[in-house]
Amino acid sequence: MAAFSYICDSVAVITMSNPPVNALSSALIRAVQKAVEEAIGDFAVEAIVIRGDKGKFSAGADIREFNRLERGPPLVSLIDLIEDSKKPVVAAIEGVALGGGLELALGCHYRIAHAQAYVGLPEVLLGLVPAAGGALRLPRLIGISATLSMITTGKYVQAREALKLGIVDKVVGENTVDEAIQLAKKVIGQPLGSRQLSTLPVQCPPNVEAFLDEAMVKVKKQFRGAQSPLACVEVLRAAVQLPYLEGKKKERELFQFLYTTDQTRAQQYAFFAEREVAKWTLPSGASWKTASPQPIRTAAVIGLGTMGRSIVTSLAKAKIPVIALEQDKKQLDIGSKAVMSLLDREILKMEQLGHTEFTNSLGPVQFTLDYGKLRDVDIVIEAVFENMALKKEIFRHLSGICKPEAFLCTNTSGLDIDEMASVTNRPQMVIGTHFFSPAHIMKLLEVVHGHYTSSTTISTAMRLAKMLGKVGVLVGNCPSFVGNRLMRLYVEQAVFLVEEGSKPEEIDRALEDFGLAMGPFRMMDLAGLDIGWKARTEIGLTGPKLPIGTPARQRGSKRYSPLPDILCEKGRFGQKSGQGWYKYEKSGGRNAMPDPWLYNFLSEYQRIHNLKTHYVTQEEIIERCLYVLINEGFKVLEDGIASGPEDIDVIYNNGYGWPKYTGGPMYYASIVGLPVVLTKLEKYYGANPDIPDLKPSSFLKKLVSKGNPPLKEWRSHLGFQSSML
Ligand SMILES: CCCCCC/C=C/CC(=O)SCCNC(=O)CCNC(=O)[C@H](O)C(C)(C)COP(=O)(O)OP(=O)(O)OC[C@H]1O[C@@H](n2cnc3c(N)ncnc32)[C@H](O)[C@@H]1OP(=O)(O)O
Repeated sequence: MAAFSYICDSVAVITMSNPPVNALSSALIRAVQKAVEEAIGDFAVEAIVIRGDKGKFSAGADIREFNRLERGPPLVSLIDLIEDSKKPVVAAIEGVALGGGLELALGCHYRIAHAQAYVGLPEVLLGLVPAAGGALRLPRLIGISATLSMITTGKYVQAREALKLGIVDKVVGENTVDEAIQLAKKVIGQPLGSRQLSTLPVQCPPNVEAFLDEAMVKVKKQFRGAQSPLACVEVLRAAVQLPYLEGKKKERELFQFLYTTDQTRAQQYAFFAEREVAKWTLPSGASWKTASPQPIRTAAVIGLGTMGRSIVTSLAKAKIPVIALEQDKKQLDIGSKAVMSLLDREILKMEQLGHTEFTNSLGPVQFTLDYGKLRDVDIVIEAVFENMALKKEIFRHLSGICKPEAFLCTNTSGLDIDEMASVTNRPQMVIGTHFFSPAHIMKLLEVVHGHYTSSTTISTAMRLAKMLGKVGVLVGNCPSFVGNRLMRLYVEQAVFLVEEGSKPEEIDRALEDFGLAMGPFRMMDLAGLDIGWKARTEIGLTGPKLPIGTPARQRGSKRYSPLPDILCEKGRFGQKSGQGWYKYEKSGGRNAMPDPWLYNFLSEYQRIHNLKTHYVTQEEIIERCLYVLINEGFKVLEDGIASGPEDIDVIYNNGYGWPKYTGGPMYYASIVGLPVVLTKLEKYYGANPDIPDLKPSSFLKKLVSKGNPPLKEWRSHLGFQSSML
């Protein structure tokens, strides 16, 4: 790990090197500081270029060192040294310049970026604010409004957009370092005053105070419960109101405050958990290290319903040529129009960001009714509706048509992968790829490993996730897999609470205040109540297959709520029909309004079923809904369906709108304390013995009996398990 230099003509080139992403560790910062000091003091040097080794400028501060950061690394003084240099300093940005990496580049007098490079200040995603001058220099360069958008979202900005915004001075297609050297030579001797960003005035919109007040309100709403986006607005206020040096103090104060919070620890955990889950290992010993993913040059998608359309869009966005197949001309026409409109929207979005080349870089999409066209594709993703018989028919068909090396994936949210694999001539090449809606936006891909699935197939599906810009999480094959298995119990608990006297909007508010993107009732209305109704009808929980004489509120020995079924029988399917748990301004409306009809209906329902209602507190709502989900998470670990708590957390953070600043459900449980979770579950199970899902799992009990070990040790307590992975 070193910053080494060479001199090219009179330009010193300093290379930051700390593989794999040149994170600014204390050692690297010291080394760069030494190299910059040497270059400044060397008479033979007239200008300096700073670059990163192996095509990456820098991914910012070394997050692994954060628990040692209390003293603060000398990054701020290094950046000041660079900015104060009388010799021009040029940043040659390849790959990424993120966080402290971009802050360092902002200290340089000029910035040249490769066209494929990204820049950003993603500290907020780690529960922090930029604190090495980034939030003070950037608004002096690109203005308050653009800075606000970058630092409160942490978004990565591609080089061309960065050029448009004014973050970089030039974008080049190749030889970034050579170009930087040429630029450095050209500006030798020119005055640097206007290039020292800390000395410039902040570019403010008129009435900047009102602008910031409004921004604070918006950010509070958008990132409900998260502290760091609010601190980002505060730091910008300091940039506007205070001279640079005082602003710097405020920046540091806010950073140091955030640095001690549970939220930043949770977000750092979530960051590493996402990287951890990519490193899958099977009990057989096969792993991400040993398995070789096969190339995915072409793909096919079967079915152009809601999921199929967005999967096609996702593949095209990843530049993978895709063939989209439907069963009849009418469906094909509807589906192809929908895909083209999704792609148009994506193109528009990208063009607004300055990526004029984006249209040409989409993977080509071909629409067909002809299975024969699928003969040569590398991977097929079946995305028809959830019907096992239909899926099996398709898999049988694919078996006979696709080349022997083609992988066959099913986009199912919970059906048995093995049953589908069993009808093919290549069960080892069949795998579940559970996309989340809308698939071209949502980051999660649950990769479902069947009994026969080979490690090559797993690693190819995990690579597909990465190619699509998603986080792939490997899970075992069980009904509903991991995400939906936990979600079902959470939703069921919410419905029980309505039977017991709470209102949908009270439950939604409590869980949204906790931080979930959407409460369970708004979520059901959005997804469509009829989907669950159909599934329950098919398995005989309701409808004509339900044995006569089954008690309305009981299935087997378990409590059952027929409320969602009754709503469907009354045509209340949610947003699509303009009524569900809420009412909407029209069919397809999105504005959920409490519905007096529902209150009357619930009172009548409670009377008919002789239900005793009680005042349900916010605490009970949160504990019952979340702890039942967490309890199932422990069962999933016990059953070997997920290999560790990190997998469950990554699934929830990326697929279910769980607030990342609590780390995910399992991390949250570890912070609350497992003994507390256990005691509460015991209490709620005691009061509701007909809800066995509230009965604490044996793995939770075991962990408590072992003294509540930290989350990273949970795996070691699993002991012998019948792993499904
Ligand atoms: C009081 C004042 C003090 C001021 C102090 C200054 C503070 C500055 C704050 C910061 O800079 S916070 C850091 C901001 N940067 C980020 O958040 C970047 C995070 N990284 C990424 O987005 C991605 O990793 C990437 C850089 C875009 C690369 O993505 P890719 O998909 O190619 O690879 P990954 O699997 O994500 O990462 C590879 C490898 O690198 C590790 N890593 C990435 N970034 C960092 C980092 N900043 N610090 C340490 N390690 C990092 C990652 O964990 C992977 O490691 P593994 O062991 O191979 O799993």
